Amino acid sequence: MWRQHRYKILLSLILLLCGLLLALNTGAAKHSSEFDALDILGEGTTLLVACGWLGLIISSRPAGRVTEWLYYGSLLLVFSYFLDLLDEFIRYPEQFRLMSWLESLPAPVGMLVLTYGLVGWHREQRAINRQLRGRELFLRDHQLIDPLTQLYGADYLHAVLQREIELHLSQHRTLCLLVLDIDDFAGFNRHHGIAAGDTYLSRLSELLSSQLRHSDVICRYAGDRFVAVLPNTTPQQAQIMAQHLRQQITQLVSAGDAPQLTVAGMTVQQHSAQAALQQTDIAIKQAKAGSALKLRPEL
Ligand SMILES: Nc1nc2c(ncn2[C@@H]2O[C@H](COP(=O)(O)OP(=O)(O)OP(=O)(O)O)[C@@H](O)[C@H]2O)c(=O)[nH]1
Repeated sequence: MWRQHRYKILLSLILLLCGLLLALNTGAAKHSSEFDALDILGEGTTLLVACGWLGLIISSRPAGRVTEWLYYGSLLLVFSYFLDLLDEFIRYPEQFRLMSWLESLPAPVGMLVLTYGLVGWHREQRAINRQLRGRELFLRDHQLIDPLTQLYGADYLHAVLQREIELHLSQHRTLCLLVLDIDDFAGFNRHHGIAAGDTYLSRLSELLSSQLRHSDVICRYAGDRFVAVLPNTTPQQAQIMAQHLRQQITQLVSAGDAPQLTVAGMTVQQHSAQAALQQTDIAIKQAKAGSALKLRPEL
């Protein structure tokens, strides 16, 4: 955070230095008997608090218009309070009014600028809250996570796929899906028991989540079927990803007496999630009719 605000920090230091040099050039040091401890304490504390505001703004805010208003408003306050404090140690000639202007004017202007920044911050926060609330409702609406595999379930897949389809259609980009279905999982359950089947499902899910990109969404579409949504992905890229998954799954399968998987890929050409998901059923059936782990050429 501090790095992106380094020019502002430099500017602040230059401004304060200019104020100090101007004060030293135009005024004369007061005798210590003229110091007013209470004034120094009050004005010093105010200056420290205003400097604290500057620090907080820099350390917590990203660069942007609202941050600029907040920062420069606070800087004007700091400048004003700084000169106010110097005033306790330096006496200026009576006829020299500039210092008293510089002491008093920046504070109200700074207050106005800071207030404008705070209004912007308030608006910004409301927009963020709206977005977060929308996302939270979205997540709550869809019984999201499957407890066994910790993957998103079918409802979420449907919702996310619909959103991606609309997005990709409007941006003329390519959206692909990978469908993975365990072969004869019923037989595996019969031979090894449901618990072994559950273990396999969760190991497979971990593998799938770890092998896909951050932008991809992998869901447990049905008991032994998974669908990966691959945004902004060309069929060629999806093909490579499918091959990669295929290798990883082969290792998992050969490590133990685990069932094979069929992988089918498809480019989404449908305008609705429902139609696209129906197509995944056809794609996986066709892939199963061929050899296991074979990708459909329609990708
Ligand atoms: N262990 C376990 N088994 C499950 C779970 N969910 C579904 N299954 C089993 O998965 C099997 C799916 O059966 P089918 O749809 O016939 O699929 P399949 O046996 O893999 O046959 P094909 O897909 O045609 O190769 C059923 O026996 C379900 O009981 C689960 O959470 N845990």
